[in-house]
Amino acid sequence: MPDNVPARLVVLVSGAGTNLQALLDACEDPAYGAKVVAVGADREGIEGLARAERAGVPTFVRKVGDFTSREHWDHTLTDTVAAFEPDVVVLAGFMKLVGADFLGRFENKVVNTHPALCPSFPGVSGPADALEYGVKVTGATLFVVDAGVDTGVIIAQAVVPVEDADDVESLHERIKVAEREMLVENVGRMAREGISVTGRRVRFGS
Ligand SMILES: Nc1nc2c(c(=O)[nH]1)N[C@@H](CN(C=O)c1ccc(C(=O)N[C@@H](CCC(=O)O)C(=O)O)cc1)CN2
Ligand SMILES: NCC(=O)N[C@@H]1O[C@H](COP(=O)([O-])[O-])[C@@H](O)[C@H]1O
Repeated sequence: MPDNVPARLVVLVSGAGTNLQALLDACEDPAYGAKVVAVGADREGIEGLARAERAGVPTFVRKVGDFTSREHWDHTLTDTVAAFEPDVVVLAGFMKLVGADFLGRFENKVVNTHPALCPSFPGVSGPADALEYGVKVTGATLFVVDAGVDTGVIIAQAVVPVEDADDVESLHERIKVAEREMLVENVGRMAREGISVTGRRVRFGS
């Protein structure tokens, strides 16, 4: 990406959008090197979309149930995101698996933040699964999305302790504080430096 042109981020969300908000806030600084050009969701009425609207960022919703097949949804989502010409697509609490069309169109450009230390505790209940297992540390992982569930090559991880008094909510909140910092720092580096992927090793710089 050229030095003086901010990288174009499309962010997909399904819920509260606190990770999106952290990115929107970081993008206020021109030195960050990125701007959020669109926010998409798989459902209406969520705070993540409201955050985008308040920031003046275009939004779109593509619901799986409105399409004749999962493949049709994936294809339409791909076309919609592509129209915004993203340099990086950030899945930030996006609770849908993206498919072959999407991953083929944005190869090595789609990243997801997951609230556990991959490869442990993949899926939709990372904090609950970590608590149930009894691990003493957990955290968050930023990775390049592939066709599996939370199996992509790892860009960054942040570690947090599990406290004796934790329930799922308190643990997830502690993870989310570390997750937002990790996301902002590493998406910024991707925007400014790019990444190169060799096998499962990811390095900044192209
Ligand atoms: N191809 C990929 N897509 C996504 C990944 C990924 O690793 N590969 N990560 C997810 C986020 N994720 C957890 O980290 C995750 C999200 C959703 C699901 C899931 O089974 N979703 C169901 C619907 C559930 C719902 O709507 O609440 C579905 O997709 O039908 C598993 C893991 C982002 N996408
Ligand atoms: N499997 C996906 C998953 O669990 N994603 C998690 O949902 C939260 C969304 O928070 P936010 O909407 O406030 O950014 C984040 O902790 C994210 O990692």
